[in-house]
Amino acid sequence: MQQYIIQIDFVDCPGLGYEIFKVTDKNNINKIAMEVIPKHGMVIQFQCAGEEQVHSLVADLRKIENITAVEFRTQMPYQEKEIELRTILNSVSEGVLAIDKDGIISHINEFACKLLHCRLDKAIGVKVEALVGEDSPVLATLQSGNEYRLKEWTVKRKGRALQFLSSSVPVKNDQEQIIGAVSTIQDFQQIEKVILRADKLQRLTFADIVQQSQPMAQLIAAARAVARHSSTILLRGESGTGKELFATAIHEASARCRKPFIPINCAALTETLLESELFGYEEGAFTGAAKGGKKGLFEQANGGTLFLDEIGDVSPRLQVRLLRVLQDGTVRRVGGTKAVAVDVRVIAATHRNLEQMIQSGEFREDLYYRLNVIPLTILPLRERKEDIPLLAQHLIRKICNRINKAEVYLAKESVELLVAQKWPGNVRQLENTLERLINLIDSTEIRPEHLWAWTDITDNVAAKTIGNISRKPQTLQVEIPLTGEWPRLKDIVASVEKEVITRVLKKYPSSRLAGQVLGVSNTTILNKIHEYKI
Ligand SMILES: Nc1ncnc2c1ncn2[C@@H]1O[C@H](COP(=O)(O)OP(=O)(O)OP(=O)(O)O)[C@@H](O)[C@H]1O
Repeated sequence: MQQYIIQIDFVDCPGLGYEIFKVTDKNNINKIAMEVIPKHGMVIQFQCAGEEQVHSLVADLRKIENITAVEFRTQMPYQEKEIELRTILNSVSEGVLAIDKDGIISHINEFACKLLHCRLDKAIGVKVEALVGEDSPVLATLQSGNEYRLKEWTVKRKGRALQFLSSSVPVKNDQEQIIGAVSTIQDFQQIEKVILRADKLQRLTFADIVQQSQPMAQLIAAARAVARHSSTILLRGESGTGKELFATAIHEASARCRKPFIPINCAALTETLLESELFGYEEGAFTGAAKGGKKGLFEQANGGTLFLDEIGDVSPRLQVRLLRVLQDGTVRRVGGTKAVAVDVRVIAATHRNLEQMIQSGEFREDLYYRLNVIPLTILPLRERKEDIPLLAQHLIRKICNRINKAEVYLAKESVELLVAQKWPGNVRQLENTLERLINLIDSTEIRPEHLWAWTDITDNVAAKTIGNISRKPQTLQVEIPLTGEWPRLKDIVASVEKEVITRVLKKYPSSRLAGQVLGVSNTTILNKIHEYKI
């Protein structure tokens, strides 16, 4: 028996399926698989005795009215989709592992197979615990629904302990039910590459720090003055105020500017990873340690600057190790005994209250004094509102350049609205807000109604400062008839839902836009339109 696949294209009409099956039965073929291409055709995989029988089948099918073509194929559509998906997964330079709702591995790419020392055909269809043990982040995500970012994960394989960083997200259906989980897996060496790549990014200078306020002008002057020397600097300020920008500018204005500037976020890595990144390790220091050992960032930054972001998040044990480097200018690799001299300027940064952390015993006082040689504090954006107009237009230009869009401008009232906000996430939040707006609006001017619609900008703040801008309605009133019995809660919720969606659709007459406004998918809006006959 030979196997064949044919694709039957047709103009959809009632009874056509029946006609096709009559012909396939008449020709006595053995169907193996079938796929419908909605409104367009059907693909059948079958077995039969030989060529003659196939030609008779095709000839009979072609005689059926409304069938426009019958062609042979080499694969079923689902097989082509599988190949496409596999190619996408294998083009990623990280391991990818996906499981279904029962914890069975549904997809795994070649990279993950390499990292986990397994074969693709042996992994697919297997329970994830059987391959990587019970405590994988992907299984934890499936069970808890929580996302994980860069979680440290050790897998025991063939008597060896393999160490990875893994991030995972749940896969949810339209009803928000968890139907699986996907994980990405990285190893130590990859992380190192990412860190080193950061050093090659475009360096920013003091000229890139946009400001109009007196306190910022003074701070820049002070930072310029201290940049020339090698003293340790402690940058203080809330998240997103520009600490890293200052650190880069200081390095660029220093005599060390031709040597490396290496930033590292101490809060983003686990204690052991941070230790091996900062201090390096000797060969055989731990399972998974690279052959020949590895230089730490202190050694790599020799002659340059190491930016230790989120220094307040460093563990007590690593605080001791950092203190030693700052005191005697030498580092000792993990698993090593030799002290290596390094010439590195340290710029540390934190948004945390280190003085309070000293009181509570979380931060070492001696390390604090070593770091706090030159303290520079960046004020939160809400305390230097004069900076906002110029900064906002600067950020708009930067974003438009990056996404290749003609520069957009802020209407005067929009500037006033931006100035009136508290910006707890500071410049980064302002930048993200503007980026979202620039992506969503078509107009060349950002007007207040765009800010109302697409941002978290609040009415009450604006109301105090601006009197003449039309505001969002404060309340939504829905009439629920109360004649006798209470309606069912489900019906009350449905009335509110219908009213809200109707109103939003009036202002944003597309299911995609309405979905974005209400934070649901396009499909949810379409289903609701259908359900409530809006
Ligand atoms: N005065 C400024 N002029 C221009 N851009 C700025 C200014 N301040 C901050 N930015 C931009 O805002 C963003 C956030 O800044 P940065 O990452 O330096 O903040 P941070 O204080 O280090 O944040 P975190 O504490 O969260 O690490 C960056 O894109 C930065 O370039």
